[in-house]
Amino acid sequence: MGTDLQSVLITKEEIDAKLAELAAKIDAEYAGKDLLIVGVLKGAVMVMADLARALSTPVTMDWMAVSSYGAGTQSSGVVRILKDLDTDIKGKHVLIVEDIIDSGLTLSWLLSNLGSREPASLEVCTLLRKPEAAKVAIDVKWIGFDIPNEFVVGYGLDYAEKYRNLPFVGTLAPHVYGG
Ligand SMILES: O=P(O)(O)OC[C@H]1O[C@H](OP(=O)(O)OP(=O)(O)O)[C@H](O)[C@@H]1O
Ligand code: HPA
Ligand SMILES: [Mg+2]
Repeated sequence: MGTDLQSVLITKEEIDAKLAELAAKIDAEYAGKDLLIVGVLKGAVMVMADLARALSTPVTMDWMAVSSYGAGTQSSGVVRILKDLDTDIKGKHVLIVEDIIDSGLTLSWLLSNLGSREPASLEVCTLLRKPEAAKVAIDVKWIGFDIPNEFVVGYGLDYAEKYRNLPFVGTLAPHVYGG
């Protein structure tokens, strides 16, 4: 595992099983509707790719890039749009796909930003959530795993842009980020 990782928190098999479970619920919810899934770059790339393939419902996909973490392990609270959606979401059923809800600041900002564009519906699916880290309350319809308040990497999640390609979610050894 190398010395930078402390432990494996969620295995690839656990992620696959959870995404299959979530996909079945999402299929049921959007049966007969046109669904646009919006991935939040870059962290949500893996979840989007695997969740989309687990869905039976035909979807269209779009991406938004926002960043609030920079190279650190704490949210700056300032959300910047690095890339906006390519499509107009007015009247569409939109599902935001996230890798993690930590402080909730990114998603809270995204929900009000996308909500103001008058979608037919707007929901959220996240692989991970840290309940103890929440700074704002957010209504999230689909959650994969609630995890402890520790900095995690892998499966899309980075520390200073590294570790995104790990197939599992792990915790980072404190010495890596000076903790
Ligand atoms: O709930 P919050 O405290 O706001 O944290 C969650 C957000 O932080 C991460 O993105 P980041 O800004 O690191 O960009 P990245 O996806 O490109 O890594 C993650 O992918 C979420 O979008
Ligand atoms: O725990 C985390 N790890 C990586 N990126 C993150 N962005 C918010 N929380 C995290
Ligand atoms: Mg990040």
